[in-house]
Amino acid sequence: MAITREDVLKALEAVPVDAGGRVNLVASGRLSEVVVDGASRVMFSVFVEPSEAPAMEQVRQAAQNAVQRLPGVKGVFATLTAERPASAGAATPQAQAPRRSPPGTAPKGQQIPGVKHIIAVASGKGGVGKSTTACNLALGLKAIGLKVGLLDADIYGPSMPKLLGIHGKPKLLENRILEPMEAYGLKVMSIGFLVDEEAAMIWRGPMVMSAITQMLREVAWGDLDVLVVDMPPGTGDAQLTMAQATPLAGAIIVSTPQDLALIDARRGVSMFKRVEVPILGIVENMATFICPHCGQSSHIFGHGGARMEAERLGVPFLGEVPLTMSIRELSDAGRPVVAVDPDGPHAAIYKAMARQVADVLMGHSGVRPPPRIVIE
Ligand SMILES: Nc1ncnc2c1ncn2[C@@H]1O[C@H](COP(=O)(O)OP(=O)(O)OP(=O)(O)O)[C@@H](O)[C@H]1O
Repeated sequence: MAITREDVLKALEAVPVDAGGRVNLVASGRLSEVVVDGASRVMFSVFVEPSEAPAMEQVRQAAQNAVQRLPGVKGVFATLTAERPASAGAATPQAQAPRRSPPGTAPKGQQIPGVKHIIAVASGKGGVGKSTTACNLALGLKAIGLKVGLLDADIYGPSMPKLLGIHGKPKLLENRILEPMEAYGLKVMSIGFLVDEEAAMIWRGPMVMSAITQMLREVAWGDLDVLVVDMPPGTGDAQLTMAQATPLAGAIIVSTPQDLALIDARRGVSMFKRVEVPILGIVENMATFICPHCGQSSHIFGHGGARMEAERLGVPFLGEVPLTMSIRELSDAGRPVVAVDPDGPHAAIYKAMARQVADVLMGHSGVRPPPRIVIE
């Protein structure tokens, strides 16, 4: 029999949150929405004040075990979160009032040990090629000699497993730490490895944040020069909170040349400025269409708009990527162009972008050049 939300709430009513066992998790007002997906997997968060997190870990575990024991449950994803939305505790009438920091005042996320720089690749709207850019830019950074990780935080449409042709699940190491997957020399983590897309789509804001925080901090990234984060598209609350909670060294905005996309890109720039994250630059994607038959170029969506917008906003312009069949075909086949055609014209564009970004991050000196082989 399929598991229902009511079954889960009943099981959670048996989990106490205080030492005396007088208050249960459901009655405590600390429980988020409970989501049960079509594959009988259950997801929920437990709200805590940041200082309570170590003590409340026991409660999280007890809650997870209680739900896991229910017949028919195929998996449980229970997290602690310090982010309390306006609707928190919908399961209980006695929920406490939400506590949110006004934008720009929340503490910046803590650094991740071993990771030198974290950069976000973002877009004002979906479908502009943000993930394709993030993936090839990460490979470009690797090609210039850096140790690079890629975090797919696009929880509503994780695309890195497909773009990099990664199958399987990450290994769970000790203390609930996940081992990142590897592809083309990049360390990669994506929510797409852990849950199916449908489940992620129905997550509420705090669950999204909590999952992203886990992917950022509970993954054995090791020593990295740069961690590239593929952000969820848009400039809403979720993106703002993420930009605020992640210790970002800078952000890259991807746009297509259409006016509407550029208006959204401008919103992206101002969102990062609001949370004091420097803009490393704007990328114009799908700028020029190169005909696969005759090689002629046409500016289907206009041309040069992102460069002008970057100038207007006083932020760097990182380059333009043409709309080509080969980029799309290779991406769809899990063979990113920078990895499979490293000396081709498209890889050259992404590598030039990577160099500009690395120069800013490392102040022109920190980039290790690739080894030179001299034949005498
Ligand atoms: N320069 C390009 N030339 C041809 N196709 C491209 C190019 N850039 C991206 N694409 C294709 O456009 C589609 C959308 O790209 P991508 O998934 O990278 O966008 P996105 O902005 O991350 O989208 P979402 O908002 O859905 O996450 C994909 O099919 C991709 O292969």
